[in-house]
Amino acid sequence: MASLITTKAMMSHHHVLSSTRITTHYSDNSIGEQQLKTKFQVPHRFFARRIFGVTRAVINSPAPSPLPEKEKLEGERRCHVAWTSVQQEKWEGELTVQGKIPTWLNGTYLRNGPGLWNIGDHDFRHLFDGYSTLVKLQFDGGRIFAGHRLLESDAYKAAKKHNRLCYREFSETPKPVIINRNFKNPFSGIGEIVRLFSGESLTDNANTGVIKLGDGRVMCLTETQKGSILVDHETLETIGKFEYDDGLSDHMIQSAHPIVTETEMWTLIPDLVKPGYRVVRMEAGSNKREVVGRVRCRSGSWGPGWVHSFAVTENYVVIPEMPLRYSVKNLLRAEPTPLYKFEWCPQDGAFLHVMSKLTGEVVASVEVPAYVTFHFINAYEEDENGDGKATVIIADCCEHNADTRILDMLRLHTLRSSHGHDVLPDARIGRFRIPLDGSKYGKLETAVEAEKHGRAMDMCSINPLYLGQKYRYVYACGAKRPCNFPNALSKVDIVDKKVKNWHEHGMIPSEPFFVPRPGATHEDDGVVISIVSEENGGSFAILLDGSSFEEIARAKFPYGLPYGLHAVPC
Ligand SMILES: CC1=C(/C=C/C(C)=C/C=C/C(C)=C/C=C/C=C(C)/C=C/C=O)C(C)(C)CCC1
Ligand SMILES: [Fe+2]
Repeated sequence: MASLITTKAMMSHHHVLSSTRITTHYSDNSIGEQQLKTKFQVPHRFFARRIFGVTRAVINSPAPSPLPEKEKLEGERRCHVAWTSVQQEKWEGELTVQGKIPTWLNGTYLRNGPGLWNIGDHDFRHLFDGYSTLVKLQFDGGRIFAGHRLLESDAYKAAKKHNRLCYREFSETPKPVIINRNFKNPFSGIGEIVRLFSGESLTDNANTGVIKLGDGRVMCLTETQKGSILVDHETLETIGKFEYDDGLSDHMIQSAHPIVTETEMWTLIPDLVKPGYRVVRMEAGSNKREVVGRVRCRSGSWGPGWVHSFAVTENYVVIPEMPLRYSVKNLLRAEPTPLYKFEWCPQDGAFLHVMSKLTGEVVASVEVPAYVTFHFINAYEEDENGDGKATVIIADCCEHNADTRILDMLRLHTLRSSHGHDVLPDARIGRFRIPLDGSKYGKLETAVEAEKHGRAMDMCSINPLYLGQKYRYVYACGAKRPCNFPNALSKVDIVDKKVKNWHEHGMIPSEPFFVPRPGATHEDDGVVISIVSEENGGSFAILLDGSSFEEIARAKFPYGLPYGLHAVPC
């Protein structure tokens, strides 16, 4: 049994796991000594299945060697590995573990994210443009077998074949290529409006989310519907497109973060023509989404609000209508605007809608203060009268203080050139209160003083067993200022308003992903997994104890991995 000490003072330093490495922890709370419990080994819902025998021989494929300086693209030279493209398409091998992986942790952690930001001599502009790169950590009896592989989307295959950008990415539009005087390439010029609205020129580069459906299929996602791609979570091979069998694919856009349980999947399909959202549900094992209901946008703006994610409670779906809205003129523009495909319309109001999962009826639609969020954390129903009837919905999100600058901060040039400068705009945990009594207005408050997590807050996870339920702990990327990007991992106790942070100088950790221990009776009994990109060009997987938030193990990759977005246990 391991025992880890929680730091009591802000900015205290002590050695963890290795005498040669100093880990800085800063924490503003004083929970005291925590015991790491590893004695129960009950199979876990997600991580119970052993993925392969420990006797399997693993031959590490050669690690990517750094490119010769002259071959490096100007844009990437000397920048942090978090913003540097992966140097080869795939790698697989065993990692050496420092510390101890809990014996109950078996199965695959799979992370998706952009990982290649150049093609031919063209450097991409924005973090979200990069080609999807999957990273796996296969936990097996205390060992970690790891790897990465680029997703074989049509966009990536076409780019490789033609050595140029062929589809519209988040901020990039393919340039017209004049093949001869009378013939232009099919992705440019006249007819582009038709191709855009038919979705033909849009990317299928599924670089954002990854989900495991109730029937075991693993799907990578982006916000275009055609960017729904099945993968093999063990080999990381691309299996093929997820073919929806429901006639809803005409709508082109979807939320990048469906909510998945063992029995069903919920997602939102924005309607760009009659501004609104379809709320759809798909049974596990099916490819057919049924429309449960439709929400009309409240604002008079042309486009619906951007919907990267949303939230559910036990009985309701919470649908955000942000003032950051899809803009048809910006969708059609070849050159990116300051807000890319979107526009900021606070004058038209900000709203949240609540739909009954059972009937599809919109039971609440409230105006709230302006907000900017990409990631909802969780939501739940509150019964203030104690009669078993929900009176209020609480919905928490990573909220960027209604400031759209975060989008531009994530431009690669900015990320690469501002390392060490304190230029990251502030963010917080935004808590919405949505009354279910027909009131016109909802509230938006700061759940926990943002200073406690360095005024950064995004890339969140919770104990998945608390989805849609009253909950206490949020794991997310916070910051140790000065920084230009979230550079810490934070555990936020939203009940006691306390925060524990993990930070090491020069490191950029990805989403802290919480995995509950089988048989746990406490919400924070489990581990937190993240992959850290190092300032010196390396990278490692890190495991923190979910309760004490102390490091319990790390395992170094033989090369540097760029920043990645979201993960799933398989
Ligand atoms: C390709 C097109 C689109 C794609 C949209 C995509 C790929 C959106 C991805 C959004 C992501 C990854 C958001 C993540 C946010 C993370 C944050 C704010 C982290 C902050 C750290 O502090 C559309 C725009 C849908 C339309 C046309 C084409
Ligand atoms: Fe996301």
